[in-house]
Amino acid sequence: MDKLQITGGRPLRGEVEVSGAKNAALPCLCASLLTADAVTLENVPQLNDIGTTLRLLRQLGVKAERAGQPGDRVTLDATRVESLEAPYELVKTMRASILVLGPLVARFGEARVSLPGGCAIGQRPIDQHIKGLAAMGAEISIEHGFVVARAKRLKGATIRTDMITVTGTENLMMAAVLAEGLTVLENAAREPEIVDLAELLIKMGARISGHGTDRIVIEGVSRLHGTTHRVMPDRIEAGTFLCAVGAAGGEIVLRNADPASMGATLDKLAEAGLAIECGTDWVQAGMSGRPRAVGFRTLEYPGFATDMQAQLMALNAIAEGTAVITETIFENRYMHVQELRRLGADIEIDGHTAVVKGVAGLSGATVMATDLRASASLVIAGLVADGQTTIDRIYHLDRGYEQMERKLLQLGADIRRVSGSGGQAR
Ligand SMILES: CC(=O)N[C@H]1[C@@H](OP(=O)(O)OP(=O)(O)OC[C@H]2O[C@@H](n3ccc(=O)[nH]c3=O)[C@H](O)[C@@H]2O)O[C@H](CO)[C@@H](O)[C@@H]1O
Ligand SMILES: C=C(OP(=O)(O)O)C(=O)O
Repeated sequence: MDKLQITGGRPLRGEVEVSGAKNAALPCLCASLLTADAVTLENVPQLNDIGTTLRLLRQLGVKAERAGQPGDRVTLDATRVESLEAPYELVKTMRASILVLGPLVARFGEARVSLPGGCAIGQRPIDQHIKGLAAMGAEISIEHGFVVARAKRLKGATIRTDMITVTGTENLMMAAVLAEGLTVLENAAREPEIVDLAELLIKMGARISGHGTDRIVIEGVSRLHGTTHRVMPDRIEAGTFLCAVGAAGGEIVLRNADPASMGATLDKLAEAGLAIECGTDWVQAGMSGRPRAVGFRTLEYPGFATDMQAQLMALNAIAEGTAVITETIFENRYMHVQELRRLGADIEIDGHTAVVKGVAGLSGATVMATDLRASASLVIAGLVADGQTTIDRIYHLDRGYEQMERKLLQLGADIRRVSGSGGQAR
């Protein structure tokens, strides 16, 4: 298993390219199942989760090829789908595999997807995906660990989910585009990645309005066609680099960014003392001295993203003052706290709330990554900590960050990947 070794204390300076968004690319890849024509996606990041999705789609019979420089273009051809089953081996490594459920049942009338189960950050049930498909006329059963959905043709329906769910909204939107009649998704998620997916579907011939609001209206069509779509920039990766410069100091410019989708993060970082300037596709951020502590609650978009909670906590760990953080989306998303404490952070947890008393400095140690954003918070802490920090189990990081250590090296960090097999830097 690979590890990261970081020697902290260097400010970050320079420019870095933001990659395409993991959480937009995943549903867009699955949307290719909705048509027999070729769909080409650009700005697809090279991540383990993308590799897993491509493996899953190929297993279903989709032809998927990467091209372009640096391989960020993926062409998908779902003319000959031979299997309607997403197996446990793939679903267990990536919960987003559930996103094939809606497209498969909509186009082929049947899907079998292994139940994803819980993960480190929470239980993460899929009851709302199931409830929505059932409202559209699908017969749903749980058989041998699989959710099985069958419907000759889905029928439009008005669906109000019990809570706001991102992949739930995406699954139901993809199901509804080929359903008969009108579907209204009430209490829909408003995340920018939903808008990105809706824009792809519209280019494929879908009739969708209201995406980006909590009421999405979809008029089903009988077939969709191929298209080309550029995946939006990753707002969470971009926010992670901003937290890194906020903690380590220095000045960086993010290229190929989408600041319009980053409002809550940019506001909080400005409150913490970063000097931030934005254009349409770039963000410049500088920090000198210690950041100020900033409290926040995680919320659905346009609130502060749960996927940024761990990274802003790492910044708070070395800030001046005390920050109160409340996680409202997932019940167990504080796994990074005990590892940050190993680096000297002063953090107390009480239920969903974390109280972070900023300390003047952290000290390097060996820590373990427990999930994707927890890993990113440890990288940020390692960039500030005195001496060497070794982060174990960074396969979590590789799920969602494209070449993070190369990008940080480019910004002047002292960081290297050590491969599990023999201690070689890569
Ligand atoms: C691939 C992807 O896009 N992942 C993102 C997506 O995950 P994901 O779509 O899985 O997260 P949801 O928005 O569905 O989850 C929100 C909350 O609703 C609950 N819930 C959800 C569905 C359901 O059927 N029943 C239910 O109880 C979840 O357990 C959670 O507590 O949104 C999360 C919240 O912004 C992000 O952290 C993830 O990075
Ligand atoms: C939780 C995340 O992803 P996933 O939903 O794929 O687990 C994330 O991107 O932070």
